[in-house]
Amino acid sequence: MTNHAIKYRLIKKEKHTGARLGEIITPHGTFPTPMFMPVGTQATVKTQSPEELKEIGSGIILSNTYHLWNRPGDELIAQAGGLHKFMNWDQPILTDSGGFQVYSLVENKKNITEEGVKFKSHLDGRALFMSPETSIGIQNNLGSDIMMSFDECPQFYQPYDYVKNSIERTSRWAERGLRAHQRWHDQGLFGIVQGAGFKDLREQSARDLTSMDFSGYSIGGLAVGESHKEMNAVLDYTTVLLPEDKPRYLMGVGAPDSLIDGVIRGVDMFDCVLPTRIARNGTLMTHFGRVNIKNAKYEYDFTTLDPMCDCYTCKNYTRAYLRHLIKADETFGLRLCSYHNLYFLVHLMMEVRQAIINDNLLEFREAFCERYGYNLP
Ligand SMILES: CNc1nc2cc3nc[nH]c(=O)c3cc2[nH]1
Ligand SMILES: [Zn+2]
Repeated sequence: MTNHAIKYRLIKKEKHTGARLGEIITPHGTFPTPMFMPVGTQATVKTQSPEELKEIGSGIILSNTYHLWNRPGDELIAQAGGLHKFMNWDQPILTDSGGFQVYSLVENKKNITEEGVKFKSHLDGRALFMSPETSIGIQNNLGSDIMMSFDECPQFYQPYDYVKNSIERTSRWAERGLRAHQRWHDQGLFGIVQGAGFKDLREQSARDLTSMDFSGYSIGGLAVGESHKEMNAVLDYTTVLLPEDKPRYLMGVGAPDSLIDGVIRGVDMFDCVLPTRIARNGTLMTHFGRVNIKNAKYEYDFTTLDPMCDCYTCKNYTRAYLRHLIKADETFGLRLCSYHNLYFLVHLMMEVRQAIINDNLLEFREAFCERYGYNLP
């Protein structure tokens, strides 16, 4: 049995759902779960400083192995003392394995072999190769607290036979990565469950991966274009297959309703570029639904963006000012809008954790979704 660098502590189960309150202990600190992780693809959460991220309450951030390997290079970051030092972030960091990124860069399927994946850099077209071993080595160089296994994320509607072959190779790749990992004493490693929307393949993938002693388990292959209903259906039968004493991480999920529905089905960790990506376009999440701040109706609106939000943006600026900045393509507007959207999701998870303590998560979901404007099934 490995003495894992990261540990999950289950604090309380919510009485009426599969939701759970916990905490994850890492070498760079402990964070409560359920937790939303801001995405810092290229060693920065776009427009936000580490101090602002801490003010927001971000307990952990995500960075991308593929991007940092490509530029500035994992060796450079290792020489800088690792990713924490390089980006001046002294709290937990999770890195994705690169699997998800490289698949969008592969020119044709024959470049995906048992050994690994051949593809061309999105920056300069040079030939690259990634395998379970190279992905682990890069993440060891980055020094992230939580690493991901190298996997294939099949499209949700791929044929059964393709997905079956893919998950079996992903399990073999996971084992190779587990063997190649050199730093169990200070870096955790998650296995990623695949299987698209096929229950038996999700069960097979979960059986394979939970037979290996990973530090935690990700649910991959979702948030790739399937419906909210289909995602929930997969979660209904997948999270229950994962060990209760280890973290469960749903990759790529960040819409408010999906976060709440994932928590209800036993998920502890989430990440998504959504909040910062849509913020840069002036699309803001508020307790009363989305606000597209560029809309003319906000031109003379001197009220706060979200009266139920106590973030820096909502306490100090008006909708008219935010609209002006975004229309004028002012960087400060990108910062204020990104700050609010991140604050909104991180604080949504704080409210969800409180609802787990109060055993009223379903009532919270109903009230939140009603006010936000979601049509609940
Ligand atoms: C934005 N949606 C999304 N981001 C993802 C990242 C992933 N990484 C590794 N493996 C995955 O299956 C995977 C799925 C994902 N879906
Ligand atoms: Zn706000």
